[in-house]
Amino acid sequence: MIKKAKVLVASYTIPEEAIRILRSQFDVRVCEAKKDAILLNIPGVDGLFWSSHLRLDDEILDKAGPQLKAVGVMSAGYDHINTSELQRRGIKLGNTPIVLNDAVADIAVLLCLAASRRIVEARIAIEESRWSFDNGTQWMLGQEISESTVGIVGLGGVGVTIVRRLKGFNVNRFLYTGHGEKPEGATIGAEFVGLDYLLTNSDFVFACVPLTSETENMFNARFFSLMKRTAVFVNVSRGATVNQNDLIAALKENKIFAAGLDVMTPEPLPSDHELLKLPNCVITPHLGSATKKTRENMAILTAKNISNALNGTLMETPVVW
Ligand SMILES: O=C(O)[C@H](O)CO
Repeated sequence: MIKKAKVLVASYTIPEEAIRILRSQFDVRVCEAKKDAILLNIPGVDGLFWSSHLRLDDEILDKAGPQLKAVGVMSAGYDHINTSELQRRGIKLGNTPIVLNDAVADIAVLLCLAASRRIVEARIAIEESRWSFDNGTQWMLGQEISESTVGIVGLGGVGVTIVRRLKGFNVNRFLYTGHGEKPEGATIGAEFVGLDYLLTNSDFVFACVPLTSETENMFNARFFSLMKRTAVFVNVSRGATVNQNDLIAALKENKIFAAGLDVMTPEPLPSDHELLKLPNCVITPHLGSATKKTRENMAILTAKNISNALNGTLMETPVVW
């Protein structure tokens, strides 16, 4: 009898279809997405389904053993994975880009609108009985997307999808910056510019870069000081791309108009965190890809990546191969 390869799914909340794909070929074990449980269940597995933002460290890889050949992360970002260590150990890695572009772009647009139109602040004003006709015509004024300039830092799949969505908002100019001009920039009518030009000219700045040693802390005091005082900053990438103290200072001193954040440091954010006290900051708890459809597609893609690698073929969306 041929022994089936073993796969550990480190989460109890993976959509059934993904588990079904794995179970149809492999010996599947499921455990809690906690380090203790993972360390207990990982010895001897050939494939690993990693759905949390928990760091996949050397202790876990050592405990797995040398037969571990494939890791599928159920996220587009893989900053919590040491890719060179996986490469060194001959372990293949796949992630889940593309399938989440729509959902993450939706959250980006939602945050942009909520921050620019002061939705959370306005709702709190109602609850605190501060909505009064005495407020006059200049109360709770926001910024408009119509005829604005939108700047995208990092024109990947999410950035492109944000631009496509905002086309319906009568935006005047789309700018983007990054390592170089991209063919999709021309397709969507976005102009490639330098970072400083983008910051000084944009009314809305979207952070869509992956977290790397190059992008860590890139949204800092200098960055915010170049933005317009009326501009809105939206982050759907990773919290660590932002120097959060600098952002808090910029929001407090009204150096920028507002921020909309789906990602921050730390996550989960403590309920008494300073960011939550800022009236001009709208926060969602890392919900970018959190729709039923997208999470299901991400889980299925992760299962297929693991299955492909264990069957000796290229993952659908490989990072290390
Ligand atoms: O990297 C990802 O997949 C997103 O941040 C999840 O929401």
